[in-house]
Amino acid sequence: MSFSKQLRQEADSIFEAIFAHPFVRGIANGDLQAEQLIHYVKQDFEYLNSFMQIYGTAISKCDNRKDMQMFNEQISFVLHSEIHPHNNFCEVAGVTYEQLQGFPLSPSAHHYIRHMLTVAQSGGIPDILAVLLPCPWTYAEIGKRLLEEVKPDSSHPFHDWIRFYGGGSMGITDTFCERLDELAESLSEQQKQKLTEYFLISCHMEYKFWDMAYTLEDWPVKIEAKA
Ligand SMILES: Cc1ncc(C[n+]2csc(CCO)c2C)c(N)n1
Repeated sequence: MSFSKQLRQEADSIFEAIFAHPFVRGIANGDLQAEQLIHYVKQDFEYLNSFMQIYGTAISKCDNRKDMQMFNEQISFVLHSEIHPHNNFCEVAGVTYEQLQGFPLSPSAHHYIRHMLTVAQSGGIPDILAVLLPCPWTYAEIGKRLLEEVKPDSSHPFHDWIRFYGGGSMGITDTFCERLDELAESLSEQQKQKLTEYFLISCHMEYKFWDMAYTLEDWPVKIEAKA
């Protein structure tokens, strides 16, 4: 079995928990509160900024043009395309996208971003692929499942979101898996164990990100801004 298939198998219970999460079920049923959508977009806007910066760190560690191009294309994708699902949530919540930008991170978004940053700064390309993979992989599978289950028409509030993630093929997930599998051939069992740990923590953090948005997670004590 390929290394990426092993990763998917080890994470299966986390993937199932994500599919069953009330926020994901809320996308399927068109049933989420405006505050939950707003909290998600505020946090995800910041998450995507960090994600692009991590791609930049990845590029600084590449030893060939093909890998540089792969990461560079993803920066463009996040900049220009990932705004569509965010706009869908903003329209349903009745707010503009610009109103939701520049907010501080909540605990789970903070934890997830710091996990990716630490691995990206200390590791090499295999480490970075392993820590980033759950992001495209869980969304591609959520999208595919919701598209098959809901078959949303244009009257469904989250029609655009479901089509965006479910409509494409596995795209970047397959590309990352193929590259990781190639690189994993020359890694020791101990190194692969470390990559597995990075991957599983990111899968857990994908779950926590949905949960953060659903429960409007915030820091336990509010610090008022000084006048
Ligand atoms: C918490 C969180 N996880 C995954 C995505 C989805 N996503 C973000 S960037 C990207 C493309 C990777 O190159 C994909 C699929 C998200 N928006 N927020």
